[in-house]
Amino acid sequence: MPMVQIENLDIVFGNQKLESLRLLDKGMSRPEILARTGDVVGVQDATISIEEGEICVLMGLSGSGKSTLLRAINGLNKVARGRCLVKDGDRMVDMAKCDEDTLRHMRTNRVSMVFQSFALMPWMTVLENVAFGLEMQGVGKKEREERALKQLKMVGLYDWRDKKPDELSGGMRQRVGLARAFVMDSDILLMDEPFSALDPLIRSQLQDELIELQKSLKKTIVFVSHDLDEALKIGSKIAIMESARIIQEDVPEQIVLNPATEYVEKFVAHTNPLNVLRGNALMTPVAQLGKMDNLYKLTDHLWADLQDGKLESAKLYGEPVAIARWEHGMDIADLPEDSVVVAPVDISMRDAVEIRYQTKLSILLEENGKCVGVLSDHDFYHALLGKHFSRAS
Ligand SMILES: Nc1ncnc2c1ncn2[C@@H]1O[C@H](COP(=O)(O)OP(=O)(O)OP(=O)(O)O)[C@@H](O)[C@H]1O
Repeated sequence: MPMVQIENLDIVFGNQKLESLRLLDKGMSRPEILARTGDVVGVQDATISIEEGEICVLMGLSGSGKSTLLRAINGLNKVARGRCLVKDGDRMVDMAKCDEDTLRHMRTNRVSMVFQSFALMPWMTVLENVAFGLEMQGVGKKEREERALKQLKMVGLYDWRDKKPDELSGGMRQRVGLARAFVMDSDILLMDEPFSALDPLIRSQLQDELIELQKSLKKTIVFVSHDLDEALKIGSKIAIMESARIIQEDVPEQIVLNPATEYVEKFVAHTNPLNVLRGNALMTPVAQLGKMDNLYKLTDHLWADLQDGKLESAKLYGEPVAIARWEHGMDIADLPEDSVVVAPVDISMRDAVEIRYQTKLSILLEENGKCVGVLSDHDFYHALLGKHFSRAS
């Protein structure tokens, strides 16, 4: 059972919803509907399912409907049509239709919202701010302080517990906001551009912290961002929105490799592929290499002897070179210089570039005990210039 299941959801802001829906069904565009009825289509026909433990990033330009869709998940936006189901134990509650008591129950126990400006209470200490939501839930003082302190330790602010928010830097305040969201222990966290007001270094640090925290907390997170690099870094799934619609929903690598439309392609062209692409998407397959008997041409002067897919030896300018093996988690700095490295086919582009930098020679990629491709500089340049998706399409 998914944690969130959104089905054919339409959200319309204005007074002529029925007429606007009718025009939507006739195929009219958002600007046309605005001109005809004065209504703004916030979300159109959104369908998406979010599984437990997933970080789903809603990504798109300003005004594309990300926040509107996010806010539907905790019932903050009135739904014109469709369903917005959220898991509650072993049932699914439709946030668009449930009564006030159910809504309150869902917001207290299941879904928490984290805003961009974390809206900390300036008169309360850091500890009191983190514990505040628990107080609202009726949790006793001792327990709420224990839980709040635990979260403050997790975000590295334990020593700041007695300070007031205005004694903290912006990045620290965001962290307090994170701790306050995590302490609630809701299954689902809705995060609306929580890091966008921060400078790039702190922002990147908090993204790393969120990824680290998520490894142990395993919440279901729906995260709004207008930055594809951020989405690719933290998302296990990305839904790209344009003009109120979800136009592509996929895992990060597929968004980069197969952008569905020109709009997505434009985002992708400006991203850094190092953290996203993997060897299998980058490599030149062995079958496409030049060949003489069992010798395969890796570069003009580097040849590899592959016997039944296994690397037996390699020669550079006719002289034998060392062969090394790299597995995930191994220290790249330990690899010998001037060696041909055999690595798993799902190696990240970042690791592959680092290996290339360290060993100076091509990398062979292996799958099920057989070499299936080679990574040369040309493959890296291809990806860095954003040309990889045109090859895949
Ligand atoms: N409460 C509201 N009343 C009227 N229109 C609204 C309301 N909330 C959002 N909208 C409209 O719905 C559309 C989508 O807005 P939304 O805030 O969801 O976009 P967004 O993708 O989150 O943008 P941003 O990145 O700028 O926050 C916009 O045209 C906006 O003007």
